[in-house]
Amino acid sequence: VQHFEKGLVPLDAGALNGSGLRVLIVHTRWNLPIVEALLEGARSTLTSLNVSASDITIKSVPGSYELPFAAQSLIRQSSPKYDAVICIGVLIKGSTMHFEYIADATSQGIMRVGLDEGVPVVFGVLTCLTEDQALERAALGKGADKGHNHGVDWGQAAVEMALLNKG
Ligand SMILES: O=Nc1c(NC[C@H](O)[C@H](O)[C@H](O)CO)[nH]c(=O)[nH]c1=O
Repeated sequence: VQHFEKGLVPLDAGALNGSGLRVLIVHTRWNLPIVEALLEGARSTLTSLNVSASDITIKSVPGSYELPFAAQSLIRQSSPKYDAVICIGVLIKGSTMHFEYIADATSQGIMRVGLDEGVPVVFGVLTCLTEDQALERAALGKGADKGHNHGVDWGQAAVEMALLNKG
């Protein structure tokens, strides 16, 4: 029995004015249809928060394990620095321990890049035990309830943290 509203409680959109912010989105090419839905959720949310399309840079990498390095490398190449980075990937548990090792390394790596580079890096990696779990978190669910596109939450988080970091 659920006693409270789960999930993110967003700030009201008026509080998040992303005008002038420069945002990088790095996404993987594993489980691409799901990644592309998450990417579109994040991108359209940034736009709805007044981040201009020309200030959104989108790059791809092979898989989730590459996200931390790509985020760090692209932050260091950017001038002026990106105001926020969103890393998007989809890990789906297979029959080995590979999933656990990548998920742990990727989450630790993404956190470290943000802290080391002083740029908010949003953790947009789904770590799912089944394909259906991933589909539902990209609003591609097969049931009547398609689910919720977490890319939207990540776009909001990127703007909120970029503004926090600007002071
Ligand atoms: O194994 N499954 C997955 C995966 N493996 C590849 C890994 O991220 C990396 O690209 C290679 O190990 C090369 O470094 N990457 C994902 O994004 N999702 C998966 O579900």
